[in-house]
Amino acid sequence: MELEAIPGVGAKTAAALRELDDPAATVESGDVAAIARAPGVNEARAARIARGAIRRRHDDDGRVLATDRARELYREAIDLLRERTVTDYAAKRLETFYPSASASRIAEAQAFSADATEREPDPAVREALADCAPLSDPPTVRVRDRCLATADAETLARAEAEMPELSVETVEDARDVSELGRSYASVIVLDETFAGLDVEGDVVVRPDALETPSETVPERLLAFFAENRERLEAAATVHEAAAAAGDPVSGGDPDSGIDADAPVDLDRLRDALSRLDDDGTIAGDAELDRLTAAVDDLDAAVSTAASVADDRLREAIRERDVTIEGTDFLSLVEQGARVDSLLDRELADEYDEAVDAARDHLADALRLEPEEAELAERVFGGDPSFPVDHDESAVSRLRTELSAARDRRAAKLKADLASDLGDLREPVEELVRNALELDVELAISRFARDFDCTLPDVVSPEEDGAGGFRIEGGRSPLLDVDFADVEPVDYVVSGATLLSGVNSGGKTSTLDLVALVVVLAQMGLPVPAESATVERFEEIHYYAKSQGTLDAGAFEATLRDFGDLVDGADGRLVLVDELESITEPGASAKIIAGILEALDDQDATAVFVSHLAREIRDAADFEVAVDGIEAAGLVDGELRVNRSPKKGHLARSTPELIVEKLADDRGGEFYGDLLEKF
Ligand SMILES: Nc1ncnc2c1ncn2[C@@H]1O[C@H](COP(=O)(O)OP(=O)(O)OP(=O)(O)O)[C@@H](O)[C@H]1O
Repeated sequence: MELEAIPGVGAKTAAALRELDDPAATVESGDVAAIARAPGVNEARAARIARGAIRRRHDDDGRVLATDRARELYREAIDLLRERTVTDYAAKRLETFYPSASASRIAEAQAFSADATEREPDPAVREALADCAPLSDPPTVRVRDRCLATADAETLARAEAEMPELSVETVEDARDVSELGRSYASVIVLDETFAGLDVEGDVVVRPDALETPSETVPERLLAFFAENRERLEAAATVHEAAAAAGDPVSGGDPDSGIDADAPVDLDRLRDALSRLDDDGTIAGDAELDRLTAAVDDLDAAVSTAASVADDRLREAIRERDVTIEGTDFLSLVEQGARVDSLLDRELADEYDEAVDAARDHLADALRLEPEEAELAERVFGGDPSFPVDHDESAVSRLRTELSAARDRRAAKLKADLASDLGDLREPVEELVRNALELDVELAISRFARDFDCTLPDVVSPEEDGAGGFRIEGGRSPLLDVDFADVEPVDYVVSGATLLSGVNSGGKTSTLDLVALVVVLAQMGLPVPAESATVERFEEIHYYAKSQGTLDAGAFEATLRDFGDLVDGADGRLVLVDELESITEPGASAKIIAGILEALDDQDATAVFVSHLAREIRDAADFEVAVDGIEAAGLVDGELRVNRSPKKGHLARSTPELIVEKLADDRGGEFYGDLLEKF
């Protein structure tokens, strides 16, 4: 796939996307987190790219949201869903849902929603999701004791690109390789031509080393798993919690075992993670811990062991009477001999015991194995001295031996663990992605449950005859009252209609409800209604109430907007709130009548909220449909409203209702005459 063919992807973004492992498949997958791994692509941008790929797949280049208010309602719908996510991923991923005019896109999203709403939101799953996040790539680890070697310039360039963790050295012959063997703990030669090479040290010829990164640089895998430990554990817990709640992540068979539907063996994953330290080194291996501690504590242990010997010897000397003949004494003094040699002569046994104590201490303190202890013995036991001397070169040999054993052990454990983790590398991507996608599904499910939603029928007017919308029991979650107190609204419109009604009767709220239901329906999401059927509109034009009379210039601009709007209006939904306020009432009525007429001619669906319904009807040259939100009357000075617009009914206005009430209550000519004027 040409990445640039995706709407919104230019050459620069395409270049960034090409850095991904499988750019086309990743972009198509809609996996926002995976797309966001491309350099310089954040999650919001990734969501736009994923949306672009969806549009392209469905050949869907239309823009359904045609006005600011329509776009605002879309944002409000998205926000209602986003509030129900736990992870940032799901919040971003929801942005890939957009109102579409493509039947296949709507069907695809509806299929997703249908499965999602089957899900039972479970508190344990929600809790586990809190620590879930997309996997991230750790910074490159530098491995300094291993190098790659090659004689070939091309292989060199490839090795440098593919194994940034290792130094890549140029070699010409066996001598060069052998030299490298002295500077690095291990050398991997990449050229076949060196096969059979016999040089000292840990040098291997492995022409396939670049193809097997988990063997060549196990550190890479280990760093990846160490970096992502918490996310992996959280994703594993999500799978378990979901399965335990009887609603497994990938919809598998809930009876087939707790982690039956996880793409990895979760126990194996946890076991592997427990063998890994946060810095990507090996954890929990007693032998490695022993060797590491032995190297680290060596100097301190030698010095304590020497003190142990000194104490012993001091004690022994203190308790002994040393008799020395005058001639011996004289000869000692004449030879300039040190008192130390007395130790040899007079205290040989005590000295040996002290040295043994030092050796024992050293072996115990460092928990040395028998062969290592043999080396350690050489640290003490040279010429007698007080304080007891130690042999620095023996310490150094012991250190070299212990370090080498430690490194061998670590390398083996790393290789073993990397080989275990290697099999898990791909499946854990799925493990985490499934957990995060579950959050998207649960957000939709919660939304549907919180607002008593249903999946609407989105129909094509050509196939299904009547266009427009039918909403039954619609309850807007956008009202300024608690959702529990929202009264259900039934409303059906086909063609262009006026919506009249008392002040604060719910006209604007009805327009909002219609817009929200249509936007959600065309996003392929459930809508807050008992049932709904909506035409698959090409465009939604929603105009909010304007703030007062416009000056001549603004009025002209608005009129031009409507001129464009009525041009080719077929397939459009037009919702307009009190357009009359843009100019003086007489002119407004004529203008609205004209716009309605043009829209009606073209089979657009339109609802114009207006207090001038009567005047507009009078000004129109055609039979304008008028619906009304009726007040059942005034009760204790408060309007009682039937929120569902009544078809073909011009609702009485609030002033009319009040005059009527006064005429009833007080009687008299004045109120009666006034009432007649309505
Ligand atoms: N379906 C409903 N259920 C409960 N309350 C509602 C409903 N519809 C509207 N309301 C309440 O009525 C108030 C007024 O609604 P709205 O602004 O839609 O009326 P309006 O007819 O457009 O008023 P105006 O003629 O003054 O523009 C809302 O703020 C809300 O509190």
